[in-house]
Amino acid sequence: MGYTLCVLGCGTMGIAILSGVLASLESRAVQLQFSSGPRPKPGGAITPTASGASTPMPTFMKLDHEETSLPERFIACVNRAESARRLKALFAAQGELAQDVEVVADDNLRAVQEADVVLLCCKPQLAHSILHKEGICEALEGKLLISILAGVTISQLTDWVSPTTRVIRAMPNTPCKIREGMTVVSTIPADQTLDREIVTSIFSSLGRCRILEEKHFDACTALSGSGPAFACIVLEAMADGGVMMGLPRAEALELAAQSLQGAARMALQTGVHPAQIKDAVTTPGGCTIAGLLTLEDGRVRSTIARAIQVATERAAVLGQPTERRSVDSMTRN
Ligand SMILES: NC(=O)C1=CN([C@@H]2O[C@H](COP(=O)(O)OP(=O)(O)OC[C@H]3O[C@@H](n4cnc5c(N)ncnc54)[C@H](OP(=O)(O)O)[C@@H]3O)[C@@H](O)[C@H]2O)C=CC1
Ligand SMILES: O=C(O)[C@@H]1CCC=N1
Repeated sequence: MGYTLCVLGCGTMGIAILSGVLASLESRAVQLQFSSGPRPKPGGAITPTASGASTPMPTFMKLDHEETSLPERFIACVNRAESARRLKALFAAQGELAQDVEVVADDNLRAVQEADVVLLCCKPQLAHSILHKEGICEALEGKLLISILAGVTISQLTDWVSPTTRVIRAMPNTPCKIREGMTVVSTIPADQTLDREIVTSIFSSLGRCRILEEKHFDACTALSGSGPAFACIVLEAMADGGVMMGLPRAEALELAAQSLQGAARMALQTGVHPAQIKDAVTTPGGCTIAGLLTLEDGRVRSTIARAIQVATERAAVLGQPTERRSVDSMTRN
């Protein structure tokens, strides 16, 4: 039996994660359907062949704990009825599995009670009040709570829930929606084997997933959490340059996006340093060096690096008491 996953606060990121998980489960189901090779014995990762040799297990076959580390029922919680209507329509238009997602507005308690794993995806400033609603703390007892909130620490979350609730932080980004995400997960205690499988199977199905100590989370929030927004500024600016020089807008965007994607993939797949990739493009006396010098005149490197610094500093205060008070006062007016 798989587990029930509740997305508590299913907005931009909740939708991105849920859509990616559902797409991944659907493609896994298709792979299983078309697989004709031998199945592993229960609990065994290696399948002995008739000759006695061992063959590596294909990735779609069952891992230890897989029965319990995959979600099979989904509940998405929002605040407003209007958001619930929009979410239902969105999931209805996705694949077969998405149509079974239960969308609830203003009924967090029932959703948390029925869930085994809760993915907290609300705004950082709202977490305290959502977790303090009557019955929520009890409903979370003995369960796994995964928080993707910027700035809210494990220590804060642990104080707000029962001592038996296991809290893990994750910092994903919006490309999880198309399974090209980058997620950082906080270190998981060695005895929480099943929790580790649950968390890594969710986020590695949505792109890359890396485990890092919580002390790095504000920097990760700025670099990969906010990263898609920063990358889109570069993307838009490059496309604008193309448009300025007469290219049609759609083609300018395509050329810019594919060039950024190609360069990023070269760095990731080959491990070659970005400076080497840049130098290989730069013909002496050519047009690339002319453009690069203009970028350097505009201090583009330090501006981008400082943006990560400032965003990290800002991430660190999100969800802290002063921030919560300012949201309370905004919602009162
Ligand atoms: N956006 C991003 O790129 C990233 C965001 N994050 C983190 O993810 C979290 C969510 O961000 P994002 O998805 O952008 O935010 P959104 O505003 O898009 O989503 C928040 C969701 O919470 C719901 N909500 C509000 N109040 C309640 C409540 N009382 N009970 C249940 N649900 C409620 C909202 O419902 P309704 O619409 O009805 O109000 C909405 O669906 C934040 O903590 C952020 O720090 C992390 C990484 C990247
Ligand atoms: O801007 C924010 O606060 C959130 C966290 C990372 C991306 N978006």
